[in-house]
Amino acid sequence: MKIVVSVESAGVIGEVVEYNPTFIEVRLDRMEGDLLDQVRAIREKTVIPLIATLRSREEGGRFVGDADLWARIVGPIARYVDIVDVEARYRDHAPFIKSQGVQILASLHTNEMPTPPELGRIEEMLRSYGDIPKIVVKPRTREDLFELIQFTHQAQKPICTSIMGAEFRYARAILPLFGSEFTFSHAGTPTAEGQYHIREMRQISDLLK
Ligand SMILES: O=C1C[C@@](O)(C(=O)O)C[C@@H](O)[C@@H]1O
Repeated sequence: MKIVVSVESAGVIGEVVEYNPTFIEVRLDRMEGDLLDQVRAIREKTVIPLIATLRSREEGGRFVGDADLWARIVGPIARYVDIVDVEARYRDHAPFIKSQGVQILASLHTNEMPTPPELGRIEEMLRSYGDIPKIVVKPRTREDLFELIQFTHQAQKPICTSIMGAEFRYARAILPLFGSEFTFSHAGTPTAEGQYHIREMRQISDLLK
């Protein structure tokens, strides 16, 4: 199970690395001060692969700005990370970001539960500009969750699927068992409702092996 730990400051890296995450996600939209300096500082502190995410307010984050501003912020940071999360609304800038030598995690977050055909269309759209599609949805019922698990199992790989909210938080440990590339966790400050601490997710992962 590839465990991503989301962080919002360079100060927690020393604590985070002890849990040996597969990736560290740097949530740029939740950070203060000079973002480039902080990403450089994180890069100097660890060799663990980094994901840079500047999450829009529309998709659950705190960034408020147009796609050009998003690119001006993320562009200089890309060379210091391994993967950049690019929401569909910013996809026009994906070629420029990719030219920095990183993989694109093409993401879409919705408070809805798309039907299986809709999930397939979202996947196709995300793959049109990204290396790994990430689809985060909000199941309302166990049947919704069954459909998401089946979609994940049957989808082309790599793919990342996850859920919003606390009701079905256990799906964060189940979806990777059916092919989701990553599961996201926290190291003290959740960046989304329902996240487990990386210590917990590591324990779950070890128990489910
Ligand atoms: O897209 C995701 C998933 C996430 O929202 C979660 O639900 O754990 C956490 C975000 O930091 C990350 O960019």
